[in-house]
Amino acid sequence: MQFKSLTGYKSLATLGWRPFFQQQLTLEEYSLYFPVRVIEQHKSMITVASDAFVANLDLQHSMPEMVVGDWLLLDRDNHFYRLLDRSTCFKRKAAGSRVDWQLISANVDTAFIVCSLNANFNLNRIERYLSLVNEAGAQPVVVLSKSDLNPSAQEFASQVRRLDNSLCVEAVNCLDRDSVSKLHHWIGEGETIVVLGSSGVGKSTLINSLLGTNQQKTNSIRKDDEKGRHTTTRRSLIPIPGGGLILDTPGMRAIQLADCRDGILTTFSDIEELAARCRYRDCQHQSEPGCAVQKAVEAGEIDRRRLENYLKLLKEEAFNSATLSEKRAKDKALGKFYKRTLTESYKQKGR
Ligand SMILES: Nc1nc2c(ncn2[C@@H]2O[C@H](COP(=O)(O)OP(=O)(O)OP(=O)(O)O)[C@@H](O)[C@H]2O)c(=O)[nH]1
Ligand SMILES: [Zn+2]
Repeated sequence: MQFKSLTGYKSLATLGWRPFFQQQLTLEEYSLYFPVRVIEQHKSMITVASDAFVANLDLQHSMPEMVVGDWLLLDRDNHFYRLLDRSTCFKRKAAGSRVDWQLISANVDTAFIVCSLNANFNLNRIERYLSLVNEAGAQPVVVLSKSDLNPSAQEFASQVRRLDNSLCVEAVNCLDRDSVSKLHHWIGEGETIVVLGSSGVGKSTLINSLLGTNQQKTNSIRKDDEKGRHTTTRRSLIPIPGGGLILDTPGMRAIQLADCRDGILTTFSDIEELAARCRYRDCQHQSEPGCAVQKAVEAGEIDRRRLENYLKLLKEEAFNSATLSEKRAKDKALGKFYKRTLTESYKQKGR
């Protein structure tokens, strides 16, 4: 382990430590080990922070998979002891890899779903992001950006609120720090937030406004101790002045829908409740007799657009997940094949 510097975190609480994690420690662990949080991730090491130091920890095969945002325990010699359970977890389908799932981040409290108030405003896309955030278990807040460019910003905000009465929605001008300050309501001390949304909606601009003048840039420049050269990697867990932390990794920006069924069902709980009243248990809510969902659409209680998006997201999710299970089955079969070939070749060699 290499120590890098003292941290700017005043206490573990400012780094996101809370009862959920504390409760996982036995009395013995409490006295013998101390918690650190993963703030950066590299190929063969992670950077961890406590209230007293920031350090690099080399990854070993014996360690579980860890990701930015994770909490783990170290012993007095700064050796890895164990990973703590996650309160929330974002993951994605790994492209072209043997491993199906890639963890993207852990222990995120709130996700700002950014959608711009221009021609790109799209309720379907908001529902898609809501499904991802609900699946991860984080609290969603819809941030409608570029409010300065749209005189009907509040009207659009109302449209989003109609998706779900309990949804938090704010219209902001990401370029204006005063406007962005209304989001501080969701960024209390130690709260970990992520910023999601399509390209160009204003995520970087929003992050910079939350952090103050180009703080992100300043933070990103650090010395690579190991190789003795300077690199400019973006820090993944960045403290926000006034409290809270932004978790920003490239992976968060390319997140897609797979194995997300529960998240979709939570996002569309209104449709789910109605579906329980359909005549047929396997009702597809198309043109079946006695469909309570179609009835609600005809009565104007549910938007047809919303129903169609719900069905589309479920279909897409089922397709992605099926591909995953097929891949898993194939991997298993391939493993068996290798084993059999190996056994046969041993036999032939007379071993
Ligand atoms: N007028 C106005 N312009 C904005 C606002 N937010 C972002 N912009 C502008 O929109 C453009 C894109 O903003 P970015 O912050 O780079 O968008 P992004 O979501 O980070 O984009 P990617 O990095 O591609 O994912 C920039 O030119 C910003 O200055 C806003 O609230 N109002
Ligand atoms: Zn139905």
